[in-house]
Amino acid sequence: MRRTIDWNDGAVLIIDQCALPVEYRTLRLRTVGELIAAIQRLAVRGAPALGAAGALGVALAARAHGEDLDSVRRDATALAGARPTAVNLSWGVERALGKLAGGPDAVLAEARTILDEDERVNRAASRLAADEVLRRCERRPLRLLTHCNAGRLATVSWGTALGVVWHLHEAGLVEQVFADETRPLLQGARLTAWELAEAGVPYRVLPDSAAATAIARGMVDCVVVGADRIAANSDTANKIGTYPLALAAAHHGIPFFVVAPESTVDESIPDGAAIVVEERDSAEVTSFAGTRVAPESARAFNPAFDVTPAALITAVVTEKGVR
Ligand SMILES: CSC[C@@H](O)[C@@H](O)C(=O)COP(=O)(O)O
Repeated sequence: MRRTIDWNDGAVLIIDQCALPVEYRTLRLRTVGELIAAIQRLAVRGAPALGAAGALGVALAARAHGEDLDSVRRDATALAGARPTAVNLSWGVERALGKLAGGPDAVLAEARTILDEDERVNRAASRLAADEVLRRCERRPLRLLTHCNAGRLATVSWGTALGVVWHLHEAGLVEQVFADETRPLLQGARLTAWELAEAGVPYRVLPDSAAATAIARGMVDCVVVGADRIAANSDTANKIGTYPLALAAAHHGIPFFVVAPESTVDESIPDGAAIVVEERDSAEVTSFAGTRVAPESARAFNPAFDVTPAALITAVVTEKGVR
């Protein structure tokens, strides 16, 4: 399957990201309920992929409910609320809902347009970001550090932060990518490492807690990450652990880049203080690979995202340019 998420014969088809890298399998989601469950357990994840999921979910709802538009809107509200931080999810839902008056076929056509646009805008944003990396980093070939997964699995295809790596790798300019493992759900160790291996890019996985040490030792030329929501002032929400990377990068004087499609920019909020950060189940922290590692009484603090202040970001790059 070339795309992470697609429409196939009346259903939403996804690569099951909970199974990777042990098993590559696809899932057919036939109802909005199945899609919401897949979003919440992160079988489909990453802000741009969630935008596509939101739009395709409205297409499912429109087909299921026909002329009962209130039921379609109820499903759309549930979809948009499935995860609160990535603005792309509600953006995709709203775009598809905007075509509701045209009937189910018009809604599906809009969802398909979003899928087609995704690769184009992410290629463009990551091309511009790669140029910015080359402008601001002297060393060749480059050693880049990334966090979570902002690759093709986080988008319909291609990727954002990893899209930068693909462009630079095509030009023979990547020495190595450091992939933070990304506690607690290991999107870096499981998904980014899988993508880098598939693409033949040299990489090392490191614990999130080793990233500042790698930067301090001069092993990293720049940090490149994706985003879940970018406020009007460019404060940026991304996977928990991004903010400490920005602090370490600033302290040691290396550039810190955020790469995202324009659909991740939320001009309606002035700054990061207004971003709602999803809190997830304690068990994700108190267990590891299904085995409890903390005492039964342990409760966890498990925010899924953090907010990096704009002052710590060298450049936020979208398909429209550097913000
Ligand atoms: C191009 S993806 C950008 C972000 O969505 C990504 O970095 C991220 O934080 C994903 O978090 P996740 O919880 O795995 O959905």
